[in-house]
Amino acid sequence: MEELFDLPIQTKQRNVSSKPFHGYLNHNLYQSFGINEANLAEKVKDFTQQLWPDHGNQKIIIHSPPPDNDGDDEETKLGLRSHSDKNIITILHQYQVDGLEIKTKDEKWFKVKPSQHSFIIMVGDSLCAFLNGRLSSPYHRVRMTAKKTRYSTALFSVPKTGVIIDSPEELMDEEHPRMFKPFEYNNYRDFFNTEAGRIAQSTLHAFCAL
Ligand SMILES: O=C(O)CCC(=O)C(=O)O
Ligand SMILES: [Fe+2]
Repeated sequence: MEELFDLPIQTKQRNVSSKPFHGYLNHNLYQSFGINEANLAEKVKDFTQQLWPDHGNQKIIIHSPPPDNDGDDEETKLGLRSHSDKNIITILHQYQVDGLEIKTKDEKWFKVKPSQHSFIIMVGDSLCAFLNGRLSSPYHRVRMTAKKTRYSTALFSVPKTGVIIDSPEELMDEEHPRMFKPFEYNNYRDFFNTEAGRIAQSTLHAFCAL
């Protein structure tokens, strides 16, 4: 992991994608790489070949450098701003350094302290919409409190292009009326990439709530 993030910036920038948020990203407090269709060994190999043309198998993803001061300024501690994931399901692993926080329905943040041998499975907005809101997609953020570099790896499952996310009738009744208009994932992701999508309190509700 360290070897990956220590590569020269020009090498890291070889990880490009035509899709938003899918290539190498470098923000103040974090850097990330993306592998599209990471379930396919071939795609992972392409990624490693881009970065290390002469040898194989290393994997990714998110890296937050330590906060650069000891102050209590919340902004400087935020490695990743509060958001819900837009995809179906996220499988997340954080290494030695904690930082992930999840917001409860009553708006309280709690620190996730997974063992190094476990994964966090998180519901994304697309699954929330498909399930007519029966499971919600939690807001989460990364807050850096230790003076250590933090690494995490995430696998985001994403609907295939053209698939319409449409909640089945079985999940609707008088107590649970239809909550969301059917939508195609790429249109939702593109909406999130607009000003209106980014500033919305809930991107999902702004995009397709009924
Ligand atoms: O680094 C983490 O633990 C969280 C990453 C995350 O929430 C994301 O990339 O959507
Ligand atoms: Fe996330």
